[in-house]
Amino acid sequence: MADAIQFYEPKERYGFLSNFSLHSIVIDGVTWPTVEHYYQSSKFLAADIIARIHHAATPEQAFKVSRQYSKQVRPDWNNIKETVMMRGLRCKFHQHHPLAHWLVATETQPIVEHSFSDAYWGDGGDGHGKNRLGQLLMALRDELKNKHPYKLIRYVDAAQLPTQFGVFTMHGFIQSDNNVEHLALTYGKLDVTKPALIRLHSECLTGDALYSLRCDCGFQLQKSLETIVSHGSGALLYLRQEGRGIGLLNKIRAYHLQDKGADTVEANERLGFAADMREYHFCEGMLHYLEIDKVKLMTNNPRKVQALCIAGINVVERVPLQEGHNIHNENYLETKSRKLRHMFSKEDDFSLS
Ligand SMILES: Nc1nc(O)c(N)c(N[C@@H]2O[C@H](COP(=O)(O)O)[C@@H](O)[C@H]2O)n1
Ligand SMILES: [Zn+2]
Repeated sequence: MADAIQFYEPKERYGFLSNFSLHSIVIDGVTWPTVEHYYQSSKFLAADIIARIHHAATPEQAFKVSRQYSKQVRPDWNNIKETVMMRGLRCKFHQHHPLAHWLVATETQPIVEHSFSDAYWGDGGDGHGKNRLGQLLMALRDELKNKHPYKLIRYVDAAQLPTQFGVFTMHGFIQSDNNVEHLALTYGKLDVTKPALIRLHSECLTGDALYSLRCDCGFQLQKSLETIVSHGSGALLYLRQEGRGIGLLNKIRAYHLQDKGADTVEANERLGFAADMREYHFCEGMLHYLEIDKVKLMTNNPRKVQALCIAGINVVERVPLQEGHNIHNENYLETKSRKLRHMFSKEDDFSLS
């Protein structure tokens, strides 16, 4: 098969697909170090054998211990092993969101466990094997890809992004309903038990990259990255929503109208757009990938707070982000406050509880 994904060793590119990958799973309240520990233990009924495999130091050890008791495998094992395997896989990919998104990102590529020693779960090395593990993984992929939130975005790839503030990891996504590319920059180790410090930053080329004083975006971007680094961890979702969703060239048209006296809302409306055309539903998919479900959100924009609440994200705190006010953007910011309800003072704030 030309474009098949072949996996075997956990350390290889698609190693996350291996049952030996170091991703623990919880099943019926019991934590298993890997799927392999769970699968091998499930072959037996004797508690002492199960315990020996459960506490094996590595998945390789779990496999070896299991082989020592091959004569004591439960008599119905062949009838239940596929159900056991699928249960272990479902737990692994549901309990480790990035793995599920990586699996869905393989799209329609065939998945093959390239194992010379296993012609049942693997391909037997030369393709004569049944590849049942690959088949189950493809079946699980089909289950996930049509489910929320996997339908919202497609994870593409990630890379290191050294910046003047610190080294971030840059994660690339494609929004499923319009093919727009978006980024998430993460810093440090996100503790899933605590609210993550995050920023939803809408792309503003003029502010973010051209040092514009007409708005506060570039100042907010810098402050957000600095704050995340000094906090020790966090995420900035960089959303390709230039011009409050109308695009760069229409933003220039809007600026031209503002040069002639319109405010930022009037300008959008004279061009035939709503005051704010942005959507945020896909952010749920990005945050799901990052395993973030409760946040301290750096923003002055009530619509961003509302969007995350609608997406089921627990916004435990709004962190004001009032940066870069100057004579060139004071009318713009005043209009955002008056017409778009941006919160620039403590009185504007509201209880999120
Ligand atoms: N349409 C439009 N008209 C203007 O006058 C603008 N300054 C912008 N800027 C865009 O607004 C977004 C940032 O606003 P928030 O603070 O996130 O609400 C960003 O998309 C800029 O390009 N747009
Ligand atoms: Zn801007």
